[in-house]
Amino acid sequence: MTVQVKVCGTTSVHDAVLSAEAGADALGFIFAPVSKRLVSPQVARAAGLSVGPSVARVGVFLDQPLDEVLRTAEAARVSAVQLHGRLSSLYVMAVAAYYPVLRVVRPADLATETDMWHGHRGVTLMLDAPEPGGGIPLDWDALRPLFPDGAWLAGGLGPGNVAAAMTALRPAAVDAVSRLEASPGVKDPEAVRAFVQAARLAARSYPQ
Ligand SMILES: O=C(O)c1ccccc1NCC(=O)[C@H](O)[C@H](O)COP(=O)(O)O
Repeated sequence: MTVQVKVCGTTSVHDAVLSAEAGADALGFIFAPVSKRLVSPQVARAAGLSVGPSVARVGVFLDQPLDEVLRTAEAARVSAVQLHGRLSSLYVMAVAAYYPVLRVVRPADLATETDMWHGHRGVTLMLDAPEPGGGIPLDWDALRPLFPDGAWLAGGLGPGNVAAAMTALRPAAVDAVSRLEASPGVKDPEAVRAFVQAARLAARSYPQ
């Protein structure tokens, strides 16, 4: 199985190229004003253009108005949208009418959201810690019975623990930010490379 690797919190063309050269499949651009990694749609668009169409560009939002999400996503020319927060299913479906959606869920909501989105092809679940971008790992063993096929995994992942997380849950993709940074919003090149390599290696042990 091909596992996707997403490097989140990209704030510059330089870091977009760095992550793409390290082998990332997707870059995350955070448009939530509360974030330390906030990026403008213009910079995100330039960064996306700098890596070419084979790398997915994911616009990340937290509890923002629907029109703001759609306008920002269009201005940044993202290829997918990641939705954090307490959102209605109607809201999520409205975004999914325009973009593939990564719907972010916390462990406490995993069972309900799995039932809700089962069979909706445009909506993929991403399990993340309650504080997005907080660098806190989840209890992977406790989540094993609930983790749905095809879901993505985030939450405190980095070069040193991504293999253990993948062995426990076999996610379809992994995503990280805090442990890949030299400072908030600035990538640590070695950590990004090591993260992508560790995820690729761990994916080889997935059952064929
Ligand atoms: O990272 C942020 O600052 C952020 C703020 C608001 C909404 C989402 C945010 N990040 C989204 C991500 O996709 C992170 O990669 C994910 O939460 C994992 O973060 P970390 O635990 O730091 O690896």
